[in-house]
Amino acid sequence: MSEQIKVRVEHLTKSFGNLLVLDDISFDVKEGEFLCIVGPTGCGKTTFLNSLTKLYSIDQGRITLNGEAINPRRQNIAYIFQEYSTMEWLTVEENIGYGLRIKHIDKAEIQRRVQDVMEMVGLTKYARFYPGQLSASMLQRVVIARAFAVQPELLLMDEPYGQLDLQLKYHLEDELIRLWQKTHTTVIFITHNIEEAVYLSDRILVLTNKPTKIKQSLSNDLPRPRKVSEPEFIKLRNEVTDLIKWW
Ligand SMILES: Nc1ncnc2c1ncn2[C@@H]1O[C@H](COP(=O)(O)OP(=O)(O)OP(=O)(O)O)[C@@H](O)[C@H]1O
Repeated sequence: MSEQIKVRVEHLTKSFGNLLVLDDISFDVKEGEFLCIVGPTGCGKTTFLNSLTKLYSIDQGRITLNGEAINPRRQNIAYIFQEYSTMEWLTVEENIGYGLRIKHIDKAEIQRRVQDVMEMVGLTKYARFYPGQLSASMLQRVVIARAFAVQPELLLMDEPYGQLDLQLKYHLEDELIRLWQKTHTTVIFITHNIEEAVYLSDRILVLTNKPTKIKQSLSNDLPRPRKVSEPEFIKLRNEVTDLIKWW
């Protein structure tokens, strides 16, 4: 991870009518950092992501990416949400190349990047398959491959594995970490799952209940690959859990 600031959130404030959701939130994300955000149900995690992506206008504050006001139309930002968002009428390779085609990237370059990323996630054999022919785990791989294919400046993930069974979730988390380590992408990952946050992150932001502030920022220097049964892992997991108990 570099020391350079990739994303800067300053005094972010957002309400819906009289309901103050995000209350003067400020933090930075460093280039190449894997930041997890955990918080109670309804505290505004999705509202925060929607503010980043400009789906929602914000009441006050400023969010920058590489020092410029964040703007998904001009900057290269990728998203992975809980719902599978593959396009049924396109093959696996067409799905993965979709984001590159809309950016009008050269055909040979698209092919190269799509091949590379399919190889990284083990999809090469399925290049010509359609989503309807794939298992849940394969579909998730298509989604993640498509996000990494655009070589995003910032990858936003909102509970992407919330609905999956545990074994598959562990598997996809390991795959995500491998891709992240290879590409040095900056990631903001939102989750309810404390263990998942400790497993994945370089740092964890714990949010309070509404009106939402940052309760604590914990850095996570546990060596990778991590083991959920190691004492240091359990210690950090308990530390985050204790912060949550006081809500
Ligand atoms: N478009 C909207 N209009 C009005 N209120 C909204 C809107 N979107 C969200 N809210 C309210 O803002 C608060 C935060 O919602 P948000 O979905 O961001 O929380 P969350 O932390 O992502 O929730 P969860 O943990 O359930 O995913 C909630 O009280 C919600 O009812």
